[in-house]
Amino acid sequence: MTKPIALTIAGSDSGGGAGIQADLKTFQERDVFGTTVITALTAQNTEGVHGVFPESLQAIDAQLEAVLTDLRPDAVKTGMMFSAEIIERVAFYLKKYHVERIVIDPVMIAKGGAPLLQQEAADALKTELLPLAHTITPNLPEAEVISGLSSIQSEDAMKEAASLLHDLGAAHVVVKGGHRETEDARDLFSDGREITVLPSPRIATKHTHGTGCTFAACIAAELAKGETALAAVQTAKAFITSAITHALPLGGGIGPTDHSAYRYNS
Ligand SMILES: Nc1ncnc2c1ncn2[C@@H]1O[C@H](COP(=O)(O)OP(=O)(O)OP(=O)(O)O)[C@@H](O)[C@H]1O
Ligand SMILES: Cc1ncc(COP(=O)(O)O)c(N)n1
Repeated sequence: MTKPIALTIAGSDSGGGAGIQADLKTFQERDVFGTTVITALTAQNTEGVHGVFPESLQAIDAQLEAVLTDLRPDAVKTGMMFSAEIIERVAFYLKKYHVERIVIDPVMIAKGGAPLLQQEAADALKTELLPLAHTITPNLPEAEVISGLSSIQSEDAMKEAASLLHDLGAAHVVVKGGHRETEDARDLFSDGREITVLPSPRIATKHTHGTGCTFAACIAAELAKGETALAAVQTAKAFITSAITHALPLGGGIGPTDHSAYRYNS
């Protein structure tokens, strides 16, 4: 017996709901073998980010070299990158080892408002990482920063953002609608030719810590198994909707979602 391998390159969330921890839980649930490259440690809980401690470039290089030369990933997910230097190292190794099926969650700001990407690193994300993307999964504020559109509120603006991100080099784009104030929580998927709506009801909960990480990790897991882009994002949408429906009111702030809910409820 063997298993597909999915690699996450992201920050560690000591609170367990987002980052590396959310990604590994999702990989396990989706039956792929998870490996990790940690870009930064965060001291974090449901109430907020208490500290951010980026890894040295030496530690990041060593982790990338170790996993990419032995446990070749069938798909990769990137999350919190923190700095332009880290983005450059990650892009260098992904190209050096001709890694395919890269899902980029362009994490910028945590739900509580703490910056997880230095402001000056947004350009590096756009020029170095985005062109490597099999799929990029921005939320609305991230889509605004990357596309340069000043305010993405309507579905038409989401479509325009998807098209701009595709032109910048991402093969597939999911513009996530989680941050809208609409009745449903639909996302838009674009392969550069067609737009597909990923529908879901908007669940009335504040416990959405790590939703973006979990969604992108699930896409990577499905791609690692050989699914098409559309099938991967549709499974990820069902997975995250179930995880949010059964979100866990743990801690005193924004609680995590339940990564095992999809298994128990589908
Ligand atoms: N209240 C909700 N009900 C249903 N789906 C939601 C809700 N909030 C977010 N989602 C869905 O969760 C997924 C992640 O979207 P979201 O906009 O929360 O990402 P994000 O802001 O990048 O998350 P994170 O801040 O964890 O990185 C999307 O599919 C989005 O539509
Ligand atoms: C290490 C890490 N990566 C990503 C997020 C984004 O998740 P959220 O926006 O739900 O706080 C986070 N909080 N921490």
